[in-house]
Amino acid sequence: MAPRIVVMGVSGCGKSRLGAALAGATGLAFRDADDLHPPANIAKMTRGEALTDADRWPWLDACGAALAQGGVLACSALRRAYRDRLRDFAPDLRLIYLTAPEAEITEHLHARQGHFMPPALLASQLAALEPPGVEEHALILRAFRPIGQMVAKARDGLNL
Ligand SMILES: Nc1ncnc2c1ncn2[C@@H]1O[C@H](COP(=O)(O)OP(=O)(O)OP(=O)(O)O)[C@@H](O)[C@H]1O
Ligand SMILES: O=C(O)[C@H](O)[C@@H](O)[C@H](O)[C@H](O)CO
Repeated sequence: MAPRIVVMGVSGCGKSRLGAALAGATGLAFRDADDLHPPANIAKMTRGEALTDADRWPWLDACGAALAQGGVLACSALRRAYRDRLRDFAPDLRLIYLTAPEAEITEHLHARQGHFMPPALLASQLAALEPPGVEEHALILRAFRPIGQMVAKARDGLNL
């Protein structure tokens, strides 16, 4: 079975960028959790409203089903309970957690083109965030470093 890897963190921290690059380098499949939201969730975020737990559970089930097939999933997975829901589908999942100062994430969110997520929702993402506990054995990577270096660290840290 292919490894099951979740790249997690708040909106705009570079999950999709790293996830796609890591999958490309390793030959693993890549899925973006942004593509698994029901249209109502996308509409809500586009309006500038943060999702609730109730909005997220069905989406997390879709994410878990995708992850179960193996490969790399870029998914915010902000709260411990959300990650535990993913573990119901993929008990062996491995986490990469991307971190950066808020100001730097904001800069990247403002520079990003053609994405539904308004930069103003970053505060709610940070409020919801429960960083992984030590027992989750996450590989913590500094976001927005040269992508080749980040992929190398991820491969090294996860033995890929
Ligand atoms: N390592 C990096 N070097 C340079 N730019 C980066 C890097 N990582 C991400 N970016 C840029 O920062 C922006 C946010 O990255 P990305 O869309 O991958 O974040 P995300 O966490 O997937 O966001 P969301 O959860 O909102 O989909 C993009 O414009 C992306 O190109
Ligand atoms: O849990 C959430 O609030 C959402 O999943 C968001 O994190 C978005 O999917 C994404 O990050 C937006 O770009």
